[in-house]
Amino acid sequence: METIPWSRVRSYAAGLPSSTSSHFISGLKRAEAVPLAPKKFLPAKLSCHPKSCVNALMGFEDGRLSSSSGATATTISPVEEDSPLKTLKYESLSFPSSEERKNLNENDATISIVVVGASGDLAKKKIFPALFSLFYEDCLPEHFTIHGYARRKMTDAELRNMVSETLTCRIDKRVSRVEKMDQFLKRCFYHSGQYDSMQNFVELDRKMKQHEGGRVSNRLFYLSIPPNIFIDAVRCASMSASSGNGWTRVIVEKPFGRDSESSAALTKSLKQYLEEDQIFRIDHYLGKELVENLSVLRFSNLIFEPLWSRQYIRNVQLIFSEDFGTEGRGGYFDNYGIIRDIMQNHLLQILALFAMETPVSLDAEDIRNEKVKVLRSMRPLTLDDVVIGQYKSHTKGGTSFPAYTDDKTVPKGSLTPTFAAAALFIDNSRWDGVPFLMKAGKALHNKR
Ligand SMILES: NC(=O)C1=CN([C@@H]2O[C@H](COP(=O)(O)OP(=O)(O)OC[C@H]3O[C@@H](n4cnc5c(N)ncnc54)[C@H](OP(=O)(O)O)[C@@H]3O)[C@@H](O)[C@H]2O)C=CC1
Ligand SMILES: O=C1O[C@H](COP(=O)(O)O)[C@@H](O)[C@H](O)[C@H]1O
Repeated sequence: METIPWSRVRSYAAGLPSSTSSHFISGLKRAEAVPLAPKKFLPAKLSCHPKSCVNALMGFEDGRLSSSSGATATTISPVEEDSPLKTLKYESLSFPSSEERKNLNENDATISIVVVGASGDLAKKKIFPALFSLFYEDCLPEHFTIHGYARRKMTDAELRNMVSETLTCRIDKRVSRVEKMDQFLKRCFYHSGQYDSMQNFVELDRKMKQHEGGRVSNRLFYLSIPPNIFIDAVRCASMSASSGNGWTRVIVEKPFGRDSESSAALTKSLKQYLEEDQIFRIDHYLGKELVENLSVLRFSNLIFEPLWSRQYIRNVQLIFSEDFGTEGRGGYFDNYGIIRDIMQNHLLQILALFAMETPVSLDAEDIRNEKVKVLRSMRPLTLDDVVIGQYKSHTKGGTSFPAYTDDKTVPKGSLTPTFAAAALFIDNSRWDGVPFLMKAGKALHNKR
């Protein structure tokens, strides 16, 4: 077991997300913008209100397309039968003339959402259901399509089938959703391809163009894949499938690298292809109701503020407990382990939110600044403060449950931790001497 040097913790803190709701829109954060190249796509401004966040991300204001989203426009060439990469690349980087812009009706813009890694766990459990919820609430634009992309071979019908099996509406569980679901599924398509194949992304681009039908086309790539393939996917998406006349944005999941160095390298590589304000880093725990309520509870109730300190709190426990194992996610999980999968991002975010001082305002930047101060006051972890483990097989009520290494997607003999517990300390006047106990584990006895 290695210790987590302070530098790693700090590195992630630099990209701490802001808080909003729902998986799809939560925790969107931009780090400092470094203008490396002329802006090709200008994003809309983010606000903390959940609905505004959806709208901002999608380039909308009050549900309508906003010209302030900065979507640039150009004439759209008809769907090319054999468009070479060169042409597409030129097209995606070219600026439209003002005359060309006038010819396009921006209110008629379309959004193409590409779920990269659509065959995976996150896509099934969170992204498609979250997109459906947005559709259900009329938060998606009139013209939108969703394109699943992954290596696994699947037809559109198979993707729709997969999505429909896991589609739960989080908005209102009582109402009949069948009609809405059908409408939604008709907008979902699948394209099989490699993450590092320009040609496969050119084909995806061609398909998207068919659906975009000559409108201003905004494109959103949701990277629901292991971090080690982020760069390949971003390179191909940006060079072969970015929008030629609207904005192109990328949502990046945690963990953002393995450590401080790889996180910095990842940012550097992404910026070869994207402006900082095209990159949206996400931590879905910040969108959980309980976590959102934490700040409201604390800062809206004068009663709590004086009690929120070492004088009245003996310890703080942050517990993540899942009652199921990796279940085929070894391809991702085994490279990262529970500390990088859960503790360094989800639990650390909650800890920072819990322990921070009152921010100047509830704006994302002000909250982030306070969180960073907490992280900078944290004592580096030592081995003595950490326990790790890995789940074994067991039988309960006649049913047997596999060990971590029984999962076919986990390498034989893997020592990757699936459980970790750590005692963390914040050396400042408010929390001096109060242990923050973090525990995270998969395949434990209960879920909480
Ligand atoms: N699962 C969850 O609840 C959450 C996950 N996340 C994050 O989302 C990302 C994806 O997670 P998740 O969906 O669980 O992961 P999965 O293991 O399910 O992987 C997603 C897809 O990526 C492809 N893939 C997996 N391993 C590799 C590999 N080694 N090389 C190339 N492609 C691979 C597979 O598609 P194919 O083989 O078809 O190409 C797979 O379906 C991670 O960064 C994770 O941290 C964040 C929050 C929650
Ligand atoms: O980020 C992740 O979170 C999920 C758990 O999310 P929850 O919202 O269902 O609590 C976890 O299963 C997964 O390993 C991890 O990557």
